[in-house]
Amino acid sequence: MAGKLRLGVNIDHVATVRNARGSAWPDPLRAALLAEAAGADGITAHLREDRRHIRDADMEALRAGIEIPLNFECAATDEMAAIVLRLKPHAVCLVPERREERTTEGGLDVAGDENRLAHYIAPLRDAGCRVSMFIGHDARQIEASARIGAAVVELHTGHYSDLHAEGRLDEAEAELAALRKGAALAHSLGLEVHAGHGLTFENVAPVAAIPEVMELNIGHFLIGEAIYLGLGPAIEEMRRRMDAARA
Ligand SMILES: CC(=O)[C@@H](O)[C@H](O)COP(=O)(O)O
Ligand SMILES: NCC(=O)COP(=O)(O)O
Repeated sequence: MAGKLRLGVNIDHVATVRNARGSAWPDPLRAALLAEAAGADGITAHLREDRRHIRDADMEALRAGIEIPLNFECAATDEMAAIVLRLKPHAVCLVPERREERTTEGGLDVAGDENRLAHYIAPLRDAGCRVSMFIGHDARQIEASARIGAAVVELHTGHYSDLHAEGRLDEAEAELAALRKGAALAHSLGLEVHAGHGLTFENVAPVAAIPEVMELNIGHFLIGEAIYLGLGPAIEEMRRRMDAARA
């Protein structure tokens, strides 16, 4: 079960820096190619409805320009489904979105929106995309994701990451225990288990050590570290910490 742990590098915030000035640089595709060269197993990018960072042209350039899998994150809407069906990325991860949010604040309420979400999964899966649901570790959400035919669940590690950053380590440990339980349940239901949001050098090891987790998607922290270390070395250090946790 505890096979090779893949690292998906999320490059959203390369586009955040670019859009701050409306320039053509830094280029998300160039960052993705650097990540690929540094050993990333995949590239994740989130085409938000408000296009605050990654834009449609970025997704098209990534789809055409990288060799490793592209994990296309988006809300479950007709607009996004049409774009995904046109580009046919390796994977699509359905995430909740609220315009006023600064970042993804929670997981999808799959249990409360099953029929609507199931409507999106079938055509994406039939187009050859691996469909993932970005959810919390709640058993209801995991069971509903399996019921509607998702291949993957990505467990939201944002609350764990926030607790860890605030030094609330007992609470972070309790959240970690819930993530472990959720990963085991998801695996028992035949779902591939991923995790992501807010992961850093300091907090990644316990999540990487969860044996059912096959992929971590990490972005904001790595793009920040790239300012000091360079993107390649930042990715290599994250990979080292992930592998050490898995050893
Ligand atoms: C779903 C998730 O946690 C991230 O992949 C997402 O992209 C976060 O949104 P921002 O990148 O806009 O912060
Ligand atoms: N799905 C999580 C992701 O892609 C990256 O999240 P973050 O590391 O930017 O918080």
